[in-house]
Amino acid sequence: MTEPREIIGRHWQASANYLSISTSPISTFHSPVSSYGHRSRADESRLPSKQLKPFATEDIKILLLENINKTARDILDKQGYQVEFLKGSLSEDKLIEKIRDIHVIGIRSKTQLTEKVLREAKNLLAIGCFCIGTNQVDLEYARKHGIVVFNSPFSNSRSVAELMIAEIISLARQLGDRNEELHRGEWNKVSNKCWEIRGKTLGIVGYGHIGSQLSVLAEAMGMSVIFYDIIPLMALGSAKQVSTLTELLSMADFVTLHVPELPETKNMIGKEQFLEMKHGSYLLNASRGSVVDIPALIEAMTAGKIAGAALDVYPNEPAENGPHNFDRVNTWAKDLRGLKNLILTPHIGGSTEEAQSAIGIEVGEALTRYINEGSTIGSVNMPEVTLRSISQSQENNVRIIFIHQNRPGVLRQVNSILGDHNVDKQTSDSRNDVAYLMADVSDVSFNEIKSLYVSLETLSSKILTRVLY
Ligand SMILES: NC(=O)c1ccc[n+]([C@@H]2O[C@H](COP(=O)([O-])OP(=O)(O)OC[C@H]3O[C@@H](n4cnc5c(N)ncnc54)[C@H](O)[C@@H]3O)[C@@H](O)[C@H]2O)c1
Ligand SMILES: O=C(O)[C@H](O)COP(=O)(O)O
Repeated sequence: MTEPREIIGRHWQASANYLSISTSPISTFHSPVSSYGHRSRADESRLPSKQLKPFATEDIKILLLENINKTARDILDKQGYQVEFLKGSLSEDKLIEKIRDIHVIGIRSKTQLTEKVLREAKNLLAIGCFCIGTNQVDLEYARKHGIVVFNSPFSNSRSVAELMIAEIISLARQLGDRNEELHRGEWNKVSNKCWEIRGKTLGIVGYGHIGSQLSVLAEAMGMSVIFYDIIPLMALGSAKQVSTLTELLSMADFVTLHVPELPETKNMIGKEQFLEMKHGSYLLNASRGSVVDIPALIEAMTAGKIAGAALDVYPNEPAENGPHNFDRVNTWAKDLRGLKNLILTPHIGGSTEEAQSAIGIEVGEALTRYINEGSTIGSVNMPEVTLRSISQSQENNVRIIFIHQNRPGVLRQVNSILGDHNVDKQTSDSRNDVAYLMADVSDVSFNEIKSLYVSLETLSSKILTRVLY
């Protein structure tokens, strides 16, 4: 005899269906025991955790796009979820069609989860961005609709920083051109305008995870490092923070961009900024394609102002690998490709075995913890909330997750619904207009679970109710 494990829903109809589903929980995921700052009571912490599970795990449908690493697929498969894996991204139409049916979607930087797409995502619980950037997701819409978004904030930072070092040397020595010439059979031994990087100044724009890693590596190669950031930050090694972008541009031999995509960073480097850069300097961009005005770069390189550039990201990137795809989506692609000492890479800054495997594990586990236990630790759009695990001895305990509008009186209403039971533990936090409440309630019979769920669903502040048991 098996039993259902979760009631969930934005709509009662959906949850009624889930109620009728049977499952035998597979306990391959080990719940974190009291590992998030809450000291457990001594008696409970010594007991094994009860394996909370959502409704029949085989009914959790997960769509993984953009060739997400096998480490993630293995973690999710082991839980018994239905995992569909696709190598590429999907067009908006196809995405809308697919997203209606699924509970979790895993993406990388390419897939655009706009409001238009998310409006169709009636069953979606969580989004896993298996990358650093989350600019491709409408985080605001997701939060307001109880969809929790996770990412991997620094697992590929080192890979990007190392690529930047390789590119700085390659640009200084015109390696791309020499390589391409000799592939064509042309011997071109030159030293004119080829430089060591020792003693040159690297200007880092955005001194976060990647910028600061790069700072350390560049100093080890004998470079002087300056950086510009909107917040005052501790400079590593002998690096120095400058107070304006203009100051940085006028001092740096190499300018490298590591800012997020934001309205303020759109075309942050354009015609005016190229004029401010040193004659014969170099530009590197591995942040987001919107940060550099590409036609202005083409102009500055054609005029000889900029001696070389390395681009890893573009305003429009193809949905999948293949010949001619780059030219198809970018009108200026042909002009760009014609330039000398220009390194073009297809958004591979974070594409190493180490980074992708680590990201797969980090985001895969965060998604599993959220699906099975309701923990939002690591979320980028919701308050981070967790509770210590329910122990196996607490057989009739249920975990309530109530995502609701953040307004006065809601906690009172929730607690009056839970009030006939013993609320063993409870926590709640808010982010702007949305609040996330978790409560573990003891001695709840199977029939009472349904009535708790239905009562919470009637509250006008409700965004999403989940009951795990
Ligand atoms: N090419 C790739 O494969 C690849 C891989 C990883 C990340 N990225 C991109 O690189 C970006 C940076 O990554 P990170 O992990 O270092 O991010 P981060 O959040 O750790 O650091 C970003 C830094 O930029 C600063 N910043 C924000 N707005 C700014 C502005 N207007 N002017 C100056 N500084 C500003 C922030 O204060 C922060 O210190 C990501 O947002 C992502 O878009 C690309
Ligand atoms: O945001 C990121 O982490 C990078 O841009 C890498 O994105 P990707 O996983 O799509 O290569």
